[in-house]
Amino acid sequence: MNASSPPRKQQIPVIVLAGFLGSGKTTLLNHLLRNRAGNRIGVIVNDFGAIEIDAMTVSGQVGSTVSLGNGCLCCAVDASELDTFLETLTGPAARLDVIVIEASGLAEPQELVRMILASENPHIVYGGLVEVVDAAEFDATRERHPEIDRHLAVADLVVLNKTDRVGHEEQTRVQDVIAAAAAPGRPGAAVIRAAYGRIDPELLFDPALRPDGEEKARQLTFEDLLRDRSEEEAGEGGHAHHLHAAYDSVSFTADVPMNPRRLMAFLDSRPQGLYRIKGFVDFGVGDRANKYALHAVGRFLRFDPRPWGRGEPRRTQLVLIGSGIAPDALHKELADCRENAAPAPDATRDAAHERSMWGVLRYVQRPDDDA
Ligand SMILES: Nc1nc2c(ncn2[C@@H]2O[C@H](COP(=O)(O)OP(=O)(O)OP(=O)(O)O)[C@@H](O)[C@H]2O)c(=O)[nH]1
Repeated sequence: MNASSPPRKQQIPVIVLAGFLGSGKTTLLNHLLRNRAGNRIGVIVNDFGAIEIDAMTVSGQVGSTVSLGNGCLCCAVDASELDTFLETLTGPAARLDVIVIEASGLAEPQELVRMILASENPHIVYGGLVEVVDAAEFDATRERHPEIDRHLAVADLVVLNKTDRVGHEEQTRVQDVIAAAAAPGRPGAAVIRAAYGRIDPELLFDPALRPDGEEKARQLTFEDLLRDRSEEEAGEGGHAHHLHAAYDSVSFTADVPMNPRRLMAFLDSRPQGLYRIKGFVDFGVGDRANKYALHAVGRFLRFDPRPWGRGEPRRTQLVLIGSGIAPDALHKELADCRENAAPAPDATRDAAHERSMWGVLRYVQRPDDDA
């Protein structure tokens, strides 16, 4: 993999929404559809019955073709069926910004993730695995389905749902069990508590900038992100406003490039409460041609290299959102990831810089990547 290979066209993130029967997946999906902040969301579900079709921007265009109807997606022997749906949803007419696939209650989400990663559809990019957990039924579900531990071990973000039904202490106990289910050597998934699936949609996708119907640049500018935050702080954020109340955010800007090794060390050890990171990174001589869009949901992390615009200032701009995080300390840690001095550009150094990008490039998904 070469740091200077050309970046891909914009791809649509595909998020897998998993969770056992009755945990609240559909409720969460409906919440996302109602609070989609101008985004066009495509969904693939087993059963359309409970989905609020009116809230779906794409219902008219793709019709029932997104419904699997005939049962469990993950039971399909090969990926061909999934690919057919993804093809419909990624067609130019649908103009989607994000696709959410609801894994059926008993399906193995890993299998679905593997199918997405193996998909030959060039328009999609895997966007992370979100597992919904019923806080009130956690022990009972786990007794009946011990495989839930396996799901929790691979989830990027766990939504601890139905917190209205259990007390704070019990929530914390369940959260500890979830953390303990992490695969050896891997940090536990980020856990976010919710009632009726009401998570901040921004944890999964960015609000759209354009009025509906127009083409938009999917990635927000740093100024937009800052404006969003300050509007919320001023109490003008509308519906999504109180969803943010429980979160801290850190805004970071640097005019000197980031050191790839140090930034990766920071990201690899990021705290569990950090649900979301977004923005752009300038790796300087690590890759002079591209800025790296950074997208993290829970422990899921992806870099997406894109060419710098003509005359665009080389700058790193990041927003981190989480709860129980120490914003000042995180800001300082990020500041410590900056390059100390601009090195002289000679051939040996270039090779060394390319090597230092390997840690970053592990998180760049290529169309030919497999699971
Ligand atoms: N009290 C309470 N009930 C909830 C919450 N979230 C969902 N429910 C209810 O739980 C039931 C199941 O929710 P669904 O969203 O249908 O769950 P699901 O995971 O999609 O279920 P399946 O499609 O059967 O796998 C519904 O009656 C919801 O209204 C919550 O946070 N608190």
